[in-house]
Amino acid sequence: MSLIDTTPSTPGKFKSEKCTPYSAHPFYRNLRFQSSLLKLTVWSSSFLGLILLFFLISSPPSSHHHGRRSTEIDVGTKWETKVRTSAETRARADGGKPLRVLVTGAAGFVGTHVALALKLRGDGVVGLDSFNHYYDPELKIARQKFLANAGVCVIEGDINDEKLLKRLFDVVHFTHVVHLAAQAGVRYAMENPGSYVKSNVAGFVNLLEVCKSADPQPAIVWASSSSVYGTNTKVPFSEKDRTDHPASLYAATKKAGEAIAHTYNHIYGLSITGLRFFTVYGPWGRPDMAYFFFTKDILKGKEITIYETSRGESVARDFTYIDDVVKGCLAALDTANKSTGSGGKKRGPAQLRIFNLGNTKPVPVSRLVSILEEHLKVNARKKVLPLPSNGDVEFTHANISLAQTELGYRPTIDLETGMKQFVWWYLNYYDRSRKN
Ligand SMILES: O=C(O)[C@H]1O[C@H](OP(=O)(O)OP(=O)(O)OC[C@H]2O[C@@H](n3ccc(=O)[nH]c3=O)[C@H](O)[C@@H]2O)[C@H](O)[C@@H](O)[C@H]1O
Repeated sequence: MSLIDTTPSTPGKFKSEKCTPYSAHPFYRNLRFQSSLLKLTVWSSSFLGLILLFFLISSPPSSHHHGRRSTEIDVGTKWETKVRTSAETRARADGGKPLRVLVTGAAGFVGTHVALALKLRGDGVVGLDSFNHYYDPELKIARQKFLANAGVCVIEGDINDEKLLKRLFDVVHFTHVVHLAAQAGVRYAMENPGSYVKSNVAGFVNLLEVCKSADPQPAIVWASSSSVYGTNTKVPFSEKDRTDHPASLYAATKKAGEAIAHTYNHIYGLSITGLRFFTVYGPWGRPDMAYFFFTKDILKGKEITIYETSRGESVARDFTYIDDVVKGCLAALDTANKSTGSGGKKRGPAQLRIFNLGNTKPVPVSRLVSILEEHLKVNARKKVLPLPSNGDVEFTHANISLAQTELGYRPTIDLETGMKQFVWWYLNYYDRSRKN
């Protein structure tokens, strides 16, 4: 069912054999027909008998559960073995109790880093990713291979696929879910609004439905976004601020996700932590993000566009390095309380949290470009344009005091250092891809 599975899903084409001339004669045709009929009767009776015998032997009476195959019959299948092996835990060096985590969006940028960090410290990790074509799927496949080398299996599948999710929960009793699968990107929402509703709203609800019925219910940590602050002008953005005026459909679907999380926490006792990421960047990053395609275009000598505000200033972002965000994600997992429900019913109040994961040092996009020029040793061809009405906001700036207190979150990487790491990775990755 996945990239891992190499069996073709469509049958091959067969050439039909040509008839010999004598067999076309009516006499021979009649003779052949009678003897074929006899053979057919004998063969079909034996065949039916065999099928009946096979069913009698292979179907134990209680092997079906809610229309799904139970785990007993699936044990030993190649797929299940892969999932189970990936979910195996080791003693953690930090002495913590190893978790069994389902990471959705595991072949994505943040997902890859989080899955790897969990696996390296001893947690059991299973990845899930749809490998969609929003950006170069080759990069996602490369991340999948990278994770496979570390012992993390990334299953290809959609978060909207309820049957698949249930099967995963049947095979592994996940203690936690890190939900990072999403339709990302602010500007693309104007091109393909439906994909945001499908992934960020319908997909999230589907995942929560499965989590709510799982036994035990997992604790959930998921990716919200700095974009929920929308057109806020009060800085830095605090979790206490209003988030009811999103500037893009992307932001609106992330805000909807926060409301949906509240509902599932309230009704079903799911422990849910939302993390508002602030423009996360770094090695293995997303090609649709400005720092990534600026790098590509600068190297090609192609002109890049820098947006400026109505006051003539460059737009600014609280760029946050991936390693800092990963630490925040792991801390959110480690401090998450257990969900309180079981059998789809709430048994008591459960934890519901939301944290900003930013860097608290906004940098103008014009400065980002200068940093890239320094690291790439190439001058960019720049054009400055007023910020179009495309869902982008003028600036972001995180107040991280809540994450500092509750999660011990302390970002340490500035944009110069982080971009150096990114450029190093970018040059190596694309140089190697070219050679291959
Ligand atoms: O924090 C988030 O929650 C989001 O972060 C990211 O969104 P953004 O902060 O908008 O990042 P990104 O597109 O890299 O644009 C960066 C800056 O470059 C400016 N920008 C962009 C394009 C361009 O041609 N010129 C330009 O100046 C642009 O105006 C902006 O000021 C994620 O993509 C998103 O999925 C979500 O996670």
